[in-house]
Amino acid sequence: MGNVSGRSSLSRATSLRVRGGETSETSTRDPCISEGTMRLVRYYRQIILKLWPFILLTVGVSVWFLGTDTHQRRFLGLCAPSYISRTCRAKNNIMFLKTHKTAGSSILNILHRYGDRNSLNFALPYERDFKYSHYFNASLVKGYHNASQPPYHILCHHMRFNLSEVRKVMTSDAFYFTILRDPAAMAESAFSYYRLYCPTFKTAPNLKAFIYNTSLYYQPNNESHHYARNLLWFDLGFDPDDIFTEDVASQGVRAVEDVFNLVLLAEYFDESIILLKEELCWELDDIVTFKLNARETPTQLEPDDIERLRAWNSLDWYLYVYFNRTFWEKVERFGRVRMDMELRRLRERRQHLAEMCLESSKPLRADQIQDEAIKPYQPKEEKILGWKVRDDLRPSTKASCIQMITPEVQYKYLLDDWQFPKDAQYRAKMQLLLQKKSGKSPWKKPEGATVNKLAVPPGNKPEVIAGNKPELVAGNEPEVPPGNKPEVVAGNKPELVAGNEPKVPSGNKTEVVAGNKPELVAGNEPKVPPGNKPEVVAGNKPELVAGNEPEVPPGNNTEVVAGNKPELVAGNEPEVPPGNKPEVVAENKLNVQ
Ligand SMILES: Nc1ncnc2c1ncn2[C@@H]1O[C@H](COP(=O)(O)OS(=O)(=O)O)[C@@H](OP(=O)(O)O)[C@H]1O
Repeated sequence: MGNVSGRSSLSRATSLRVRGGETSETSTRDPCISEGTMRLVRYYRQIILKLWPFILLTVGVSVWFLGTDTHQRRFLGLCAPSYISRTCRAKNNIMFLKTHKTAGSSILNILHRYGDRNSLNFALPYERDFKYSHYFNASLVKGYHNASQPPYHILCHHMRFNLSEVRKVMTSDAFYFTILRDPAAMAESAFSYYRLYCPTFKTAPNLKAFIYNTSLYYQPNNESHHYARNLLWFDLGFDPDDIFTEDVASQGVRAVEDVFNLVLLAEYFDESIILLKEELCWELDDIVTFKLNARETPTQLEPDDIERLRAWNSLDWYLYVYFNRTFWEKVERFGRVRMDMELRRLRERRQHLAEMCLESSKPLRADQIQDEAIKPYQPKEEKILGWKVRDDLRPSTKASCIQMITPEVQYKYLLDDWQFPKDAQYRAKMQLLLQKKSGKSPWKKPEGATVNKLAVPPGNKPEVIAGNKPELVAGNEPEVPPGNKPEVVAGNKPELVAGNEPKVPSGNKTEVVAGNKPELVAGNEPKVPPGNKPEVVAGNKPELVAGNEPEVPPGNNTEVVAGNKPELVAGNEPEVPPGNKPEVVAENKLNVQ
């Protein structure tokens, strides 16, 4: 019989097998196939028929297994995490809002190193920050001309957040994250760090006096006032003097949640960076870091101080409580067991790197660090600790170790030199001039410290050779090269997070005093999960450190007038710590309403 349907004899036979049994198949057997072959086919068919439930099961389990992501597989403990090849792709487009006094310098070191190693293009400020405390503006990014140029990979230096402008320099799929800290601990840190730069803090005789009489010392119209109240809220682009209402606070929370993919917590730094690693699909070594920018002598707070500071910073406290909850929800989703395992790996790795890289297991005071390239910036009264690497390391190991301890300011200039080699030459010349004038020793790039130059960042042709020294004294860097001045238009009023500004009736700015606080405080503290969480706040002992003695008689807070600000003079140290420049021009004052 001819092949009426036009299909091949094999497919026809198959279709018959499906429909019927042995007989029909035999009757349609192709005469060209030998009896021996047919016996073999029958034999294997019988095996397949007997084994098919097992085969189906195996295929099903494999499909399910491959469909699960690495989280689940690790959580299920089917294999050790280090041996699992990751199915995700590393994210390279990153916006980090570096809030103040929240361990942001340690995060920045992670980002600097990652971007450096992968030759990513940073959206850098002309100087140390994006003219903080002004709102961020795209024109403040070095090399930015217009929105049609290729976006940057990483934007991470201090700024006051302004979403619409940030979007101009980042890709639409960029990963946004930020970090929060308990406002009580933050306030203690800010008080000592900004003591001499923030009039509110300066007029208070000491921290205790400030805590117990915040409204007496607080000067809402004075620049730098934001350091003294709701600093997180301010950095996120909101008005720190908003009156606390549930409505205002929850609108702020929603705005943050809409924009930021991840909100970290300084108190749970390790858990935070593990979540970050997961979200970014990075490796362990990308996120392992030493603690940077820590003070030598933090003041311990009493429980009552903590309560009062949280109440005073009620909007920040609301934010913190909310994102503390969502943080632990994320950890739960990540898996507690898995988190514990990752924490162990991270800490072991950090320990290993510390032993390999560091001269001492404890951070060092600045006077023990001679090399300006790795000495952390020292604000006037505060002592900031740093690290030194061992001398006996091979050059390549040493370079990696130095990257891990290079403070934010110096690393930023290394990156700048790489992205803008012409400016590096200019800066080097200026530096020589300044050095002659001031007699100061120049900042030398440490031996082995180098920016990795694996590829040319988009739009830049770096010619920086390893060992090429950008001789900058930290804190003494020259102004922006001529012709590169960013334009900040007078009266420029960027929005808060687009479309989500907390609404506060204008002129209705009353104070939230101790006792008048959001219902979050008593009995509603942020959740601390079971296990090994270092509790930040409770149980701290009272004590004010030496150095907090009154400088100004209590109540004498009239001598600090608006516009009375420290000046940056070439050749002198800046009066304001990194990321916090006092030179806010009168016409560019914040338009906070
Ligand atoms: N890894 C890690 N874990 C926990 N805490 C850490 C970490 N790294 C830095 N810190 C603490 O963060 C404070 C400094 O914050 P920043 O670096 O954001 O400060 S700055 O705004 O850039 O000046 C500073 O807090 P204080 O010492 O209380 O001032 C640091 O000790």
